[in-house]
Formats: sequence, structure tokens, C-alpha cells
Amino acid sequence: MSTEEFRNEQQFITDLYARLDDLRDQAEAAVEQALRTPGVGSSQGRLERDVMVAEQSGLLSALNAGESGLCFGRLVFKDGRDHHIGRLGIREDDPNRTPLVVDWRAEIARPFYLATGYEPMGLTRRRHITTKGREVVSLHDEVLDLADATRTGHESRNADEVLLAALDAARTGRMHDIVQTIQAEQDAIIRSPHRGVLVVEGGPGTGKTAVALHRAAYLLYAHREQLAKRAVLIVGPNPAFLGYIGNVLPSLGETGVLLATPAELFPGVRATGTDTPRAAAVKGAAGMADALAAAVRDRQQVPERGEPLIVPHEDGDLVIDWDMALEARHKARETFLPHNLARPYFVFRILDALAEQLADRIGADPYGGPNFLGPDDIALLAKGIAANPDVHTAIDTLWPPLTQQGFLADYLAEPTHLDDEDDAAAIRRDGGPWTPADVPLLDEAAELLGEDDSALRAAEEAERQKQIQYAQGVLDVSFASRTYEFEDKEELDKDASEVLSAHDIIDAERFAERHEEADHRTAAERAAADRTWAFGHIIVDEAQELSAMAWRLLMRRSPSRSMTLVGDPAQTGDPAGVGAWQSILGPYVEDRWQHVRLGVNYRTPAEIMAVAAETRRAAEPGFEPPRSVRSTGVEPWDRTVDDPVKEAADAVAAELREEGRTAVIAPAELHPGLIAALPEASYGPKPDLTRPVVLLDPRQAKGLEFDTVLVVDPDGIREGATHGINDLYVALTRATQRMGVIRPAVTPA
Ligand SMILES: Nc1ncnc2c1ncn2[C@@H]1O[C@H](COP(=O)(O)OP(=O)(O)OP(=O)(O)O)[C@@H](O)[C@H]1O
Repeated sequence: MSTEEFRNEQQFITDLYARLDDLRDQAEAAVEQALRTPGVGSSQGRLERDVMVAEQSGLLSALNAGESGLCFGRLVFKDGRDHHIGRLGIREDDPNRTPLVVDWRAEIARPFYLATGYEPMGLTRRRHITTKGREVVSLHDEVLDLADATRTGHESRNADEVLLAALDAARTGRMHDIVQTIQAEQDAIIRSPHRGVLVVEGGPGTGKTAVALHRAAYLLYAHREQLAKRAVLIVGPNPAFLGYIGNVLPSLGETGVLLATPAELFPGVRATGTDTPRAAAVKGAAGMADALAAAVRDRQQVPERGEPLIVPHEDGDLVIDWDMALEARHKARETFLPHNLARPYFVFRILDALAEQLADRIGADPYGGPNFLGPDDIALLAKGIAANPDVHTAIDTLWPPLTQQGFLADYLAEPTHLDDEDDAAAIRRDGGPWTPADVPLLDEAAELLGEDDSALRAAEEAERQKQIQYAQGVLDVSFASRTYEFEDKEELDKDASEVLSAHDIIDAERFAERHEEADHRTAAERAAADRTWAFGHIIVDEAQELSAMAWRLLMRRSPSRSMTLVGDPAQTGDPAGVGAWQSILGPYVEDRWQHVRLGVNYRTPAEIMAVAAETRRAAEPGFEPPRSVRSTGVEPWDRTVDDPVKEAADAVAAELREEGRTAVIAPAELHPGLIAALPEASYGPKPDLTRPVVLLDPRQAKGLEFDTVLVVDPDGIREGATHGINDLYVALTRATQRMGVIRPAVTPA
């Protein structure tokens, strides 16, 4: 081993960290300096200060992210170029700003992931640098130009050595980035130039989640300008999963991302309730959109023929009959506006018709001549009718203003327009918290109803007028003080006409605008609070789990249809999950979407995958799992026992002696017994995955991985749900090292 080579690399890394420290100090000082700037005076000054704080804080967190594994590679090109590759790009403090280390996302870094002996991409050598803190631990060189006889002493016999070491490492309960070992098939997806919908499919452990997250980081790098403004949304199946992947993007220096489950995408609603599988399936089905639309139309009523609404009025009864209401409803519906926005058209039409009715009655010439009332009299009558609260109460019974939550609660209390009576019974609800399956329905209701914000806009306009008046006062004062100040100065007379004051360059309206409170939240924070936010890019993990109604919600958040969807239909668990991609995407993008597949399993060793595949084949004989990249020589075990809880407790006790994390995956019915027997286990809706032992039901295990997995009562898992075989397949593919299957000798009661 060449120690000189090693020493040189260590020196480079030491210098690089010194530069990182400098940059960090500068960014820290800039943040402090900006925070100390009082930002008084104009709101422009405050805004500039806040932008500065945000920019420097973002830079600081990116620099902090570089602390671990800052530089992990080096490319030596035939033409003499020599680049270090790292988590972020860092430049020398010289006039040319010479790159010290190149960001892994830069085009020049690509051969690090793609070059092979057959296709060296101009490289003679590729080096993997493994560091611990700021110390270089090892170097692995791959010679790509066989004609080059130079040897460093660090040549690697196994090109996959670094990858296998990463895959073999004990799990921590948090997902890590894979920038050091992205594989070629993954790189192609991460950097795919496709702007529309990209579907990434692959079996368990093929790196779908990892690829999706790195694609987000890549897009933020390549299209920073657009995406920083519009933010990226990452949708995952449950909070535990989001917690598991939550560190990956920050570790890559990226923070402009909102992570959410579909149930969290209706601001102001926390969906804490649960549905039966049948209810979730009915609520998620596409037909629900038509049912809700029809239910909204049902709220737009007309009186029965011959049974008009009578409103007593000082000038005589007002009559709203079938004809009048039908015509008004037709006019309102003709606008194709949502219910609440079309409502004013209905209201005005009725008010007009009532004014006409009254005028005809009061001003009628008994001898058949023209009406006695002039336009002013009729206007006065109309005003009187419009001010009559009883008239509005009557109109409200025909076309009521509706709130999203009120409408949906009413609908679910008495569901209508469903083909099957049993479906209606399944979703009938009498109060209680909203469920995740209700969230897309609330969103649908919001679209169907629209928000009549005319009152809000009127209030805003009144406030704006007040601000303008106030600003006018401020400007008047400044004009007065200007005269006063300049009177003291001798040169006043000759120069005053050339001095610009606020008064000369700005009118009251613009002055008021400048004093409006600016919104300094990040794009991701604003997006989280805004139902109508259009994201720059959306990534959906476990996309096969989303119902048709959830897709409608997501597509509304992505008018540009710039999306990456990752999933595996063989792992679908949700009863409302949609099967084929074309049926999901067809209604939105027809066939303009791209489909790519990942075929290598990086997580599950071959021995465990064989068991998982065999189990699946019992139901699906031709099933082919992804190929495992490694085998550990450790066979999974399978025991049938009288007391599965005790067996699980004993197996966990044995595992606790090893490094890493263990998951016990069991049907929810067995959890009370297991909780009692496993005092060290974390469990519940959002278990702490960093603890040594975690107890999960199969759905919660989705997307996660552990060193050891114990699957308790596999037959119970398979029989326990609509897609039970998929749930069992998920459970059997979560281990990176060891797996045990525990079967009860007697089926649990
Ligand atoms: N190129 C890589 N280098 C190192 N580790 C990798 C690589 N690709 C994937 N992995 C690791 O393999 C494991 C599985 O990846 P990931 O969770 O992304 O797979 P997945 O396809 O989403 O799986 P599932 O569908 O089962 O949830 C993770 O630990 C991930 O870090």
C-alpha cells in the first residue's frame, strides 16, 4: 500500500475541511450580521434583510450537511483533468474560484457512476474515498484504462467492495443517502431529463425510495430557480416512513421540500380516524367524484310546482315559484362555476325577478296602460327586497352556501348516488374525526363548492383603502417636514427642485403596498398551508397505495404534471390502491408518461428473497422477484410453536446481543400480547425506528428495513386483509441480514 498516496489524499481532505470551516464561519457571520441589522426604515430594508438571512441560513445548512462524507470520490481523466467528487461543490478562495470538490450532481461527476471498463468515459482511474469524520479510512481505486500501467497500491479486486460494505452495514433506523454508490441504472433515473410523469417500478429493495429522493436532490440542483419558488412535494404512505426517510435530503444539503402523507394534504384537517377496509375502498373509488358532484347539484333546489315559497314583504307577499327558481338555477349553472361561486348569479336572478314581480303588481295600470313606475322606483323596490333578510333565508333554502366540511359531513351522514346500497352503508358516518380516506373527498368538495371569497375581498379592499389614506397622511407629513428641514439650509432655494423626496417619486397607493406585511415563509412552508399550491415537482413513494380519489387530489397540486412516481404493484396493501399505471395516469396524461424498471435488490439477501418469492408463488406461480445483489450464507429459519409470543420474545433477546435493529412484524391482533412480552420494543402509530426493537403491523413495515426481522403468524397476515399476500410479501422482504418466521401451532383465537 502506498502510504504517500494515502497521505496526499488525507492532506487534501484536511485542507478541504479547513475551507469548509472558513465558508461556514463566513455564512455564520453573514447570518449574524443580517440578524443584527435592525431592518428599520422601509419594509424594503426588512425584506432584504430577511432574504439575506434565509439565503445564508440555507447555505449554512448545506455547508453543515457537508460535515459528514464531504468528499467521497476522485476522477482521473486521460487528458490530465483530476476532480474530487463530493456531497456539495466547494471552490477555492482564489480569483478563478477554482473548484476544489465537484458536486455529485454536476455533469462532470457522471463518470463516477457510469464509467466501466468497456465505456471508460475518458477516465483512467476512479477512486472511492472512505472517510470517518475528517479522517481518510480507505481508498479503493478502479483502473479503467488498462493501457495505463500506473499503480497506486490501492487497486481494488472487487469493484463492488464499497457498495457491499454499505449494504452490509448495521441499520440505524434512519435511511441514509447513497451518493457514494449510486448504480448506473439508478443514475439514469435520478438524472432523467423527462419533464413529465416518470414511473419507477421495481421489486422490494431495488432502491426506488433512494432513487426518488436523490432525484429530488438532483432536480433542486439542476432547476434551482424554478423549484425553490414552487417547492418539491414528497408523498409517502405513513408518518413512520416519512420519519425514516426525513434525513436523506437534509444530509444532501436540500431543505426546500415538503414531506407529507396524502392524509396531510388538506390544510387545517388532521385525519386521525380510521375506516374499515370496505369504507376506505368505497371512499377511494373514482365513482365517488361523480357521487359528490351529484350530491352538490342536489343542494341546488327549486320549489315543487304549485308549492311556491311565499315571503311576506311590506309591499305585499313575494312569491318564488318553480318557474322563477328553475330559470335562475339554469342561469347560475350555465356559468359552470363551483357551487358557492355560482350562487350570487342565482341570488341576483331571483332578486331581479322578485323586483319585477312587485313592480308589476304595484305599478300596474288597471286600464292596461304602461306601468306607472319609473326605473328609479323599480330600483328602490329592488333595494328594499335585497335588504329583506326573509328573502335571503328563502333563497338559502334553495341554493345554500356550503362549507367543505359541513357538506361532506352531511353527505356521509346520508350517502347518495352510489350504485350499491351496501357501499352507502359502509361509509355512513355519524360524526367522529376525519379519516385519511376523507381527505381526498374534502379536497373534491372544495373544488365542487369553491370558496366565495367576495366578503374577504371586500374586507381586504377596505383595508387597502385605509392603508392608502394612512399613507397619504404620511406623505403629507413628509412633504411638510421637507419644507421645514430645507428652510434651515441656505442652499435650499436653488437646489430644492432637484432633491427627490418620497413625495415626488411615489404615490400613496404604492407607498401603502410597500408597507404591507411581506410573507417571509419558505416556499415549502407556504405550500403546506395552501390547498391550491402548485408544486414544481411531486414525488410519490409507494404510489401503488393511492386511491383514485387521492390521485385526483395530487394531480390538482401538480398542474404541470411534473412527477416521479415510484411503486411496486406486488406490494399493494391499501384496499383502495389502484392496479395498473395506465388506468391511474390515463385520465390525466393519456399515454404521455415514461416507465422505467429497477431490477436489482440491494436490501434483501438471496437466502431471504428465496423464501419471500416461494411464498408468493403459492398464489402466483410465475412470479419472478428482483435479483439480490448479495448473499450472506445465513438461511432464514421457520418454526411452528405453541407459544409464538414467547418464541418471539426469546428470539428478540438473542438478537439484542447483536448490533443493529430488529423488527417484529405481526398482525395487529397479536400486538397486545407482544407488547407485554417485549418491554424494550417501540410500537404504536409512529414508532421510534431508532430503538433496537420495533413492533409493527405489516402495513407499517412498508418501505422500512431492519437488520433482523421476525415475522409472526404469516398465515394470519395473509388471511387478514384484501391484499394479504402483498402484506406478507412486504413483511418477508424487510431484512438486510437475518429473518425468522414464527407460526402458531394453533390458530390464534
Ligand atoms: N446504490 C446503492 N448504494 C447503496 N445502498 C443502496 C443503493 N441502492 C439501494 N440501496 C439501499 O438498499 C435499500 C433499499 O432501498 P430502498 O428502500 O430505496 O428500496 P425500495 O425499492 O424503495 O424498497 P421497498 O419497495 O421494499 O420499500 C436501502 O437501504 C438503500 O439505502
